[in-house]
Amino acid sequence: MIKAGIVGGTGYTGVELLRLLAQHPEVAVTAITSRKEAGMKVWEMFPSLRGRLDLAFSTPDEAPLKDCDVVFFATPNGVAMQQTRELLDAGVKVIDLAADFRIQDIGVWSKWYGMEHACPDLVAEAVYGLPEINRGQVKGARLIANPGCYPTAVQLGFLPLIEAGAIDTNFLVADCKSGVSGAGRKAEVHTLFPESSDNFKAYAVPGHRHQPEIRQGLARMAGHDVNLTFVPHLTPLIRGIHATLYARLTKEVDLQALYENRYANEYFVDVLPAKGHPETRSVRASNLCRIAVHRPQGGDTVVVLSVIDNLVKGAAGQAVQNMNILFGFAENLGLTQIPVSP
Ligand SMILES: NC(=O)C1=CN([C@@H]2O[C@H](COP(=O)(O)OP(=O)(O)OC[C@H]3O[C@@H](n4cnc5c(N)ncnc54)[C@H](OP(=O)(O)O)[C@@H]3O)[C@@H](O)[C@H]2O)C=CC1
Ligand SMILES: CC(=O)N[C@@H](CCC(=O)OP(=O)(O)O)C(=O)O
Repeated sequence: MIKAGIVGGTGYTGVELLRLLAQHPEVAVTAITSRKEAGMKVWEMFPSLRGRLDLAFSTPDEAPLKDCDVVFFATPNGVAMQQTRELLDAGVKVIDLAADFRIQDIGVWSKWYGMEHACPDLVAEAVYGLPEINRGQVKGARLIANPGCYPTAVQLGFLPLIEAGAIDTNFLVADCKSGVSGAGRKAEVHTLFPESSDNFKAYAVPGHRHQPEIRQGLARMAGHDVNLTFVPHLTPLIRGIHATLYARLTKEVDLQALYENRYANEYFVDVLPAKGHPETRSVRASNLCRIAVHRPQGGDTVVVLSVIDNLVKGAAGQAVQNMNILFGFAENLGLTQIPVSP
């Protein structure tokens, strides 16, 4: 058994971590923080966990984080970078669900996140935790930058095409839709029920902070810089991301075989049969990414459909997948849930 701590246990990704870790046979959650709800039992806030976790929230200062084997940060951007060094020095592995360690270029990070970075040396050390691309590096890491939700769906969708050198990487389009839980649990007008239900809109078209993260990942796959247009939309779902990706083919390939072969050994990526249309409902509450690849009218445009649950493969589930790799557990341990449908 390993001991796990969660900083930011009252947010949507925090409670999703709790749901997954409470079912994990090799993990005991021993520390969970909230500044606002310190002292409250976890089940009082999240009744779904009653009987599964007899722990109360503590303030970050009082929680026994240094006694843990691994600490997850499920906090707003800029929090993990203040506390990670101390934990690493105490021998604790750190998995950050926020973006503090995702972007290697500190100038780019500061521009998009609007703050100075507290520890650029740790950014250089951090491993971007998208196991389908770099599980070998994850294995030996102390510090994992857990990818963003949109970046997970988009990178897994483009990966086979870019690795095969089959598309023009100067013109990539990612048209993405997210459920409202992607915005977190904090109160904001645009996520109120009357604002976000029965409504659909794009946002951040001039620029979104996930664009540089996705671009960095796609450039690593390609071995050179790429051009990407990324347009996120808010859709009246609670959970789920649907990414529709467009690219121009530059050589003849059997697209279906390319995707099936690339993901043949990936437990968490399911390539649908030809002509498939994955639904967000088909991955709900699971760590799966389901993908379909199309070539409409036999033209030179390839269309990839990639769906995930933003709170699971897009956040907490991927974090647990990374934890499993870090500690030498089977990669799918505690992550074999069948999606909830309807
Ligand atoms: N929601 C999603 O789909 C995804 C989210 N992420 C990222 O994961 C992180 C968490 O997201 P989410 O769960 O949605 O966020 P929430 O807003 O729902 O929750 C944030 C949590 O962090 C705690 N917190 C806030 N400020 C601080 C602080 N300064 N120090 C310590 N704890 C703090 C809050 O509790 P309290 O204030 O009581 O301490 C709360 O528990 C974010 O960085 C987000 O960008 C990544 C992928 C997907
Ligand atoms: C619907 C919605 O608002 N989604 C969030 C992205 C999700 C998130 O929390 O961002 P990270 O993955 O970088 O942590 C947004 O667009 O800001």
